[in-house]
Amino acid sequence: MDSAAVIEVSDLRHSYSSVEALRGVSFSVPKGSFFALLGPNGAGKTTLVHALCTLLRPSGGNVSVAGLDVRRAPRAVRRSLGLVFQEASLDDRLTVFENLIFHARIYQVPRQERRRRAWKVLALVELEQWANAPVSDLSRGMKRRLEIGRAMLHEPTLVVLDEPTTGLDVQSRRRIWEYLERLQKDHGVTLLLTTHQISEAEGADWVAIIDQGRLQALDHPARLRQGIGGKLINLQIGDDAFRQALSDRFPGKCKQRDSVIQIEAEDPDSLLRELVADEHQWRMVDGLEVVDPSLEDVFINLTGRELRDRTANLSR
Ligand SMILES: Nc1ncnc2c1ncn2[C@@H]1O[C@H](COP(=O)(O)OP(=O)(O)OP(=O)(O)O)[C@@H](O)[C@H]1O
Repeated sequence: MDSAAVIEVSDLRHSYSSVEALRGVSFSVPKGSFFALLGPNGAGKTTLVHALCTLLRPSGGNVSVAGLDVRRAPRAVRRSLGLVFQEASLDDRLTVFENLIFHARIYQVPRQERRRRAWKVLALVELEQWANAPVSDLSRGMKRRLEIGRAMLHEPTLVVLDEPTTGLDVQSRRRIWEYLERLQKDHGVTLLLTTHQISEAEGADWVAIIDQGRLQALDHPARLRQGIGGKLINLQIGDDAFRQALSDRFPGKCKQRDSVIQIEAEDPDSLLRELVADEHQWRMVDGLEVVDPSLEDVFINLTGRELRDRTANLSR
């Protein structure tokens, strides 16, 4: 095993009867990094995370966490992990503080340490004033913060978050991101996050793109974007023949959706100058934008499909 890796996944496979959810996935997560697993619904992210967390016994392949094999040492693996899942998992009848103490007991945090650690994580996620409130009084975003704090109680080296911001408003999401950033930068915690939201993966150190149970790419987000090369020019053109002519002119560099054609251009300026110079062609262009490739574009490039629905909103 790579000694600097916290997670090693090798040829991981899993089937649910006839559904092949993971078809041989391999990667490693460097210690202290923020690693995002990006993929659409049904890509296999939750299955992978469950295998990592020992909640599921994979059909094949190997997974180790902090040097421990998940099959041979499941208890030790669980102790080295902090988990935050999509579904809320707090006890609504207990207070915020009681929830933390309960978790600390389950994770065998020494009795004399429990209260100190509970206050420490409450400070981390800025919920000290809520310590004695029943969890049912908290907003959704506050509950999620509490779950993140709770995941840190037993001082894990790795925190795994499965779509942690699902269902939260923009402001709550932003705060969650601040805390996660703090965990990584100030506490040296390795973060493994699954998401189908491009914006959440853009800030990661490493992005693994997963689709249909296979790893499609793994790199730094900037390098994934650079792989597309240059800029993307989106042209809204109602005339089918003109769109087709452009598509024929740039084979392998164009994608079409409805009346929008997207061209990958190493040198966008010269193409635009040429378009503007030809008055007849220019009149047929109803909208234009030049954008940097995003991880969404990387995903489309790799899979031929969109990660989420997009509506073209171009202006000329
Ligand atoms: N318990 C199950 N029984 C049968 N099929 C399952 C089960 N759990 C997941 N699947 C299937 O396995 C595939 C991968 O699902 P998984 O939940 O791992 O994907 P995901 O990327 O986490 O998606 P989501 O974001 O929707 O949770 C999908 O085709 C899904 O329908």
